[in-house]
Amino acid sequence: MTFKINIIDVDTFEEVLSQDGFLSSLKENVYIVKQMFSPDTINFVKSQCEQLEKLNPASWNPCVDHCPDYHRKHYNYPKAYVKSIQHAYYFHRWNGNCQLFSTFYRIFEWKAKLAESSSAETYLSHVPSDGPIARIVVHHYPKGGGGQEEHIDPESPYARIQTIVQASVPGRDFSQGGLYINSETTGKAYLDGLTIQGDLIVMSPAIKHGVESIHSEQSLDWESKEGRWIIMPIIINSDVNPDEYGKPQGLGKQ
Ligand SMILES: O=C(O)CCC(=O)C(=O)O
Ligand SMILES: [Fe+2]
Repeated sequence: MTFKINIIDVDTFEEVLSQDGFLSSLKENVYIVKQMFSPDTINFVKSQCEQLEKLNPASWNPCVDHCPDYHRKHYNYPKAYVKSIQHAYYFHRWNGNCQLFSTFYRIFEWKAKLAESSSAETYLSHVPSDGPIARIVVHHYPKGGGGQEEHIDPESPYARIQTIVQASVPGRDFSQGGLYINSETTGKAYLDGLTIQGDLIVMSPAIKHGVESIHSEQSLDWESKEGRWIIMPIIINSDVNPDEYGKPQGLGKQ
């Protein structure tokens, strides 16, 4: 399998997304949608993370009605579906986050369109007991080993595309490690170097991918905000009614 990495502007991407062959194109194509989000938007999201961290200790919460926003440090937790070293932040619209979710509305619209059943508004207004919900996840992979095991993610009607917003400045915030896709025939292709802050990476969840250790030679400092940051607007099933689409699968390589 060889991949074509398409660098594309948002209006052209929207045309591509509307074409019949789009979903099958994802087997061999990755899209980097240039400059979808401004530095102000990225800084706004990071400030929301800072605020969440300042006001709440790290925790984990099941995705049920009234689930709070929370943040959590992952350190190769043995029971994790996919092992990672990262500080992750989880936001839900029902916690007064209308502005945050409207910032990423276009991405939710694309996902809803590909699901063919509902509008973005349906997912955005859902609470867990209604069905799949919208969530905004932010990952910070600190220097000194931040990363994620190679894995594939489940495909479902509401997760036909994986959408990863580049929230760091590659080359300035980190220069070693980062997101790659992998296949037996071509080996790893690294994507961060093709992006600048505010770009959006769109690809199939079924492509093998991982985040190679960020500056593994340095010592890990959770307090430092350097390293790699990404924002993922996602639609997931809640923990109220498990779906049949499965869980992410770690492939045992880091
Ligand atoms: O950090 C990234 O770029 C990818 C994250 C990812 O693949 C995931 O959380 O499933
Ligand atoms: Fe993934």
